[in-house]
Amino acid sequence: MASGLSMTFFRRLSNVSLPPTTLTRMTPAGAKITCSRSRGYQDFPDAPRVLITGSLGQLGIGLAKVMRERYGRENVIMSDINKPARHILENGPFLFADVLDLRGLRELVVNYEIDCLVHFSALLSAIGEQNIPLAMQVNIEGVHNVLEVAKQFGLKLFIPSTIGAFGPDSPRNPTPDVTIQRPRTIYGVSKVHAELMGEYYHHRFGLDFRSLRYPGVISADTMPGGGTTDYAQMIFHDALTTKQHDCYLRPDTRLPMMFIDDVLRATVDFLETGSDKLSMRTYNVTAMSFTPEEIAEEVKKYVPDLEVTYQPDHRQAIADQWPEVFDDCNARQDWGWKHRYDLPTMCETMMNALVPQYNQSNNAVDAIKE
Ligand SMILES: NC(=O)c1ccc[n+]([C@@H]2O[C@H](COP(=O)([O-])OP(=O)(O)OC[C@H]3O[C@@H](n4cnc5c(N)ncnc54)[C@H](O)[C@@H]3O)[C@@H](O)[C@H]2O)c1
Ligand SMILES: C[C@@H](O)[C@H](N)C(=O)O
Repeated sequence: MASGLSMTFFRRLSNVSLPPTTLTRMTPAGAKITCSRSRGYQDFPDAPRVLITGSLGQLGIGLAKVMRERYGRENVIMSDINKPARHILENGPFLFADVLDLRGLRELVVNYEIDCLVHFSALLSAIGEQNIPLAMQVNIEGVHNVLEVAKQFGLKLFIPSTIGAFGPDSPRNPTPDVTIQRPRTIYGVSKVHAELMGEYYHHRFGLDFRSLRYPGVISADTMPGGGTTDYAQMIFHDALTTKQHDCYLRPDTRLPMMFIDDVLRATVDFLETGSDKLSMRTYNVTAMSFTPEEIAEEVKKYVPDLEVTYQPDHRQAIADQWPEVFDDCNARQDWGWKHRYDLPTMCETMMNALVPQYNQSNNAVDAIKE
């Protein structure tokens, strides 16, 4: 499997070792960012400087943490259009960056000597349907901008895709990497667009574009941003506060899911894999598939008197078009993808993380089963 600090993040062209260099920049807010990088590689440093767009969402904060542990705190720059919490500012560099501002992105990439762009900015499936023009701007124009910047400055570019990139005409159990993709949400359409544009730039211009189709992501430290799979995280919070979860999907709605630690590890491992190992540029990845009924049963092992009611809303129609089970055999074969969390271990980890948080705020249910 492609992982570990010693992995070659970028293609090694020569063994010429140059002295480390230090770069100091002032952020617009006046904070000083000092980055040092080893010059062991001719084309790229072995500690790449990474810019994450949309990094204040469910995935970006965790990815910045994982990447900073591997590449150095100052080499991973978080960015977003939102104001970060104080602890984010204390943990490493953060900059304002609107992905709709092409010139601003160019400036950032040049001024901070960025090598790799992780493009997380997006409007998710449910929220995208509520503001289609904005979703088109962020999810399509934003992608055009990062593609142009990555091409112009020779960056490695990662844009995640999703199970939502498939639609009612796709095989749903299992859903392979290459099959019919006719999604019917603006989110899905924009993600197919990103996959195809990224692959086009790869074939046409040699851009090192990579994409993983993530399933629904479940995390303990961050909240989901308005997707169709959010219920699978909210059920834990409801169980530990009101013991009552009102699910907006039918009890038998099966969807692919992944715990955030697996998502982040998959992302970094994939980015570190040598191009020679990749038979494609966009891969399905998954860990588990479950229904609301099945996760409720698992959560009840910790909160036995949890009550779950079902009131399907507009998100049911979206979920009904998505894969039930993802086939990620190519990721497993090409670059050694292997999940660590299944439904029981994910639930146990969520409970272990959330119970102390709610206990601190005196909000946990009183009877959590040992
Ligand atoms: N979370 C999931 O379950 C999931 C699953 C599949 C794929 N993905 C993909 O992973 C990526 C990250 O997802 P997430 O869950 O962290 O999303 P999120 O909704 O939690 O966060 C998205 C971030 O993008 C930012 N943003 C919006 N407009 C912007 C703009 N104009 N410029 C810069 N930033 C802007 C928002 O402020 C927000 O912080 C997305 O591309 C998403 O499609 C997520
Ligand atoms: C699946 C994923 O893309 C996101 N969680 C959504 O539901 O929109």
